[in-house]
Amino acid sequence: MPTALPPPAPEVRAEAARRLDALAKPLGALGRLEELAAWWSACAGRCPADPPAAVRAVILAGDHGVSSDGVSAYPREVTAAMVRALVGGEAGASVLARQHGVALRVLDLAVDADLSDLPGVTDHKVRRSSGALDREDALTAAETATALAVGARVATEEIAAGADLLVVGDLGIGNTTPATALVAASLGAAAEQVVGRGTGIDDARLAHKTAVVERALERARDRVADPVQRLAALGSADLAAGVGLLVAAARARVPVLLDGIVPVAELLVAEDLQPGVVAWCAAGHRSTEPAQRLALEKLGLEPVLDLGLRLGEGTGALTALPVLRSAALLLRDMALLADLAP
Ligand SMILES: Cc1cc2ncn([C@H]3O[C@H](COP(=O)(O)O)[C@@H](O)[C@H]3O)c2cc1C
Ligand SMILES: O=C(O)c1cccnc1
Repeated sequence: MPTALPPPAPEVRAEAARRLDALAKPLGALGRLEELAAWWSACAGRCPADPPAAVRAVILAGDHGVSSDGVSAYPREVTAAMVRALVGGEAGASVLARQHGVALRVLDLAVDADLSDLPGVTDHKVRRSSGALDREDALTAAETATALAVGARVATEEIAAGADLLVVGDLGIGNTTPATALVAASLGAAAEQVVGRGTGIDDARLAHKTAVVERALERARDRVADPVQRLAALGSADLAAGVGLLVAAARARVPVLLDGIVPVAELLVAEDLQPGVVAWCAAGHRSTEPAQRLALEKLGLEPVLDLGLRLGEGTGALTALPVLRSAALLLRDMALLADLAP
């Protein structure tokens, strides 16, 4: 087990807590904004810190073998169509990224279509569609290593481009199945405790999806203790890239605002691979997926928003971004109570 990463500057966090107590307001009156402001300040290493300005979102796209098997309410072809919508500025995440001045980058890790000519998509295809995890491993060991390395490289590139905060989002029909399997394997939970309705499946599909996750967990049972083998058996190229991205961001001391079930599943694996990553992450929102709720609880993360979102693409994180910016601004710009004119 590698040694844990250093957390965001504890002395800055303590200074932020003291400043928050001294602001022109009753003690604790900014509620959760106070914790967020202190976290952001500690990550930035300064108190007070400027709010996140150079925010960059990376959407990891891929198809999944399980999507031909009735685990989603939508067909596999939607993935490629949504990649086009994302880079065309018309997807949910594109609208929010534009609203909040966030640079959006779409990466093709395993989409089952040729997108190499599509402007705005970075082609890092590891394979066309990851394996159907109830019958076969999602990835070979070599593919897992490649996807992890792609994620790490992309984090490094985004940080070199000036990112002071990263958002990681997901796109790929069927991706809540591997994400849920990873959460179950990481937490030792049963499939029926964690499987959710994803894009909105009915009861019959929910029972089928639960059976798929059960079979996958059974098939991989002897290998899931190791986080890399867990990813190979139960994950996907896009999920493995997300894990690599989260570890690299935390190692570079750049914080990440998390989204729904997919990035939170990635964080569970990332934390097993490199303890201490979680301290560099904030949870943007609580999704309706039971696996995401359970994972956030286990990770000790309290989400900023709880709006019943279940879209992915980074939309929950992007919706939470203005709240984080407000928290940082309040810490920086409010008067101190002691300085007010009597
Ligand atoms: C039009 C559309 C846009 C989306 N954007 C994100 N997702 C999200 O839903 C899918 C995962 O849910 P499941 O596992 O149930 O398939 C992924 O594509 C995810 O990114 C979308 C899904 C659809 C249909
Ligand atoms: O909760 C999520 O993050 C989610 C739910 C459905 C589809 N995609 C993502």
